[in-house]
Amino acid sequence: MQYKKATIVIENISNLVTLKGPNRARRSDEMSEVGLIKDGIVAVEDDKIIFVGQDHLPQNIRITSETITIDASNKLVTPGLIDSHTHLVYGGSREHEIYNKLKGTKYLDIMQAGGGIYYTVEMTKKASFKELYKKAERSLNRMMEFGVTTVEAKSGYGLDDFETELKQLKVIKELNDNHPVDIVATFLAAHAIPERYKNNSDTFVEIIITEMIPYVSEKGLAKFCDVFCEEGVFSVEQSRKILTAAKDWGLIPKIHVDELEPLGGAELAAEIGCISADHLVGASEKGLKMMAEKGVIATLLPTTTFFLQSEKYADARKMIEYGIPVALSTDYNPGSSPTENLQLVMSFGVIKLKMSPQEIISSVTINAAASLGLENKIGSLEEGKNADIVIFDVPNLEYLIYHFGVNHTDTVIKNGVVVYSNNQ
Ligand SMILES: N=CN[C@@H](CCC(=O)O)C(=O)O
Ligand SMILES: [Zn+2]
Repeated sequence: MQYKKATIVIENISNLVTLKGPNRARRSDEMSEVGLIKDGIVAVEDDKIIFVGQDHLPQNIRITSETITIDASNKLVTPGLIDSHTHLVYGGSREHEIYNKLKGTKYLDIMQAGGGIYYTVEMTKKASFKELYKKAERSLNRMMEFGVTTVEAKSGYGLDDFETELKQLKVIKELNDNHPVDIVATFLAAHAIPERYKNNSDTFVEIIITEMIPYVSEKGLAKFCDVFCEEGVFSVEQSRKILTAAKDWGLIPKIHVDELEPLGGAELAAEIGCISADHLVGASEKGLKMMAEKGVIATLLPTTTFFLQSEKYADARKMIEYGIPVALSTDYNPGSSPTENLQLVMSFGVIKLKMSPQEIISSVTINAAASLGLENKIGSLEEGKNADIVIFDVPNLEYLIYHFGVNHTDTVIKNGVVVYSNNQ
């Protein structure tokens, strides 16, 4: 018999949510099938999962004096959570915009008046590499404490100042190298039209296509390319050009679409074959049907809708009914969702998007993994997958989402190492 030595064993797990199933985004009823095991047990060897089951380990798995054994009685265990849409790296903050909000000024109006994203661009330009690194590291630590083991992070606060865009991407790279949480980079120079291209935005689009994308791709600085496609920002036509060029350069397209107004962004996401379309509050019927057909993942960001004080939330129920795989994320950023708390987003998923707890855990694990092209490695607890595991100090999945606004994390294991524990 071939023996394996367990480095970590988590035993007596009251509720073990495995997400066992195909290594791809789950849709429709699949999102409710979470592979729940009562009295579960998980064994890890080095950085990989070697067993997931019930009650006992099989005979070929050995416990040694070096094995870390964790008792998870009355606890919930899930795959490491994945925050698949964040603007992790930026300078400054925008709490002063609260007063604009109180006066009822809208997000895009604040931006058109030179605030919003433009304000953060100025702050990010001024910040040194080290300042940006330290600030992002603090947020990443918070995310990890909320149970997040993989994060997507975008540039987008340099715009035409390519040096600043690159500074953000290099911070992401260095954090990925040094921090236990894995970070996947997205290039988002097309986040706003820079001041000096206000009257000739096509020129900026051309610069992105001919100068920036080739450089980012050649240097391997990003896996994805994203565009903020919205009325008054980048048009559908401009977004199509940018993302088509990105694809040609080997960057996988993602898109911010129909966040505030329906513009035909969901249709474009389907036409281009984006891996995900994000926001989608105003997405059209036709666009959603096209996304379902093409298998584009809908990344929904309910705390953004909440923070922007919009009445209307993305129609998650319709998306699930149409067979679109749904992911949920914080959209952590200084202007429209200043929170690192993915557990809070999960609660909003129930309260505002009317998703079930089972659909929600699918959306922040396997579906989020698929939206980052990482579904073969993470997103479920199965033999051979990376040992990214969270233990929550709650008796069941429903409780995690019901008792909202607090941190329920007990222990976070990343690549087989305990990186956070609440049991000092
Ligand atoms: N909508 C565009 N981008 C971000 C907000 C960025 C900002 O306001 O700084 C978002 O996804 O919500
Ligand atoms: Zn965003």
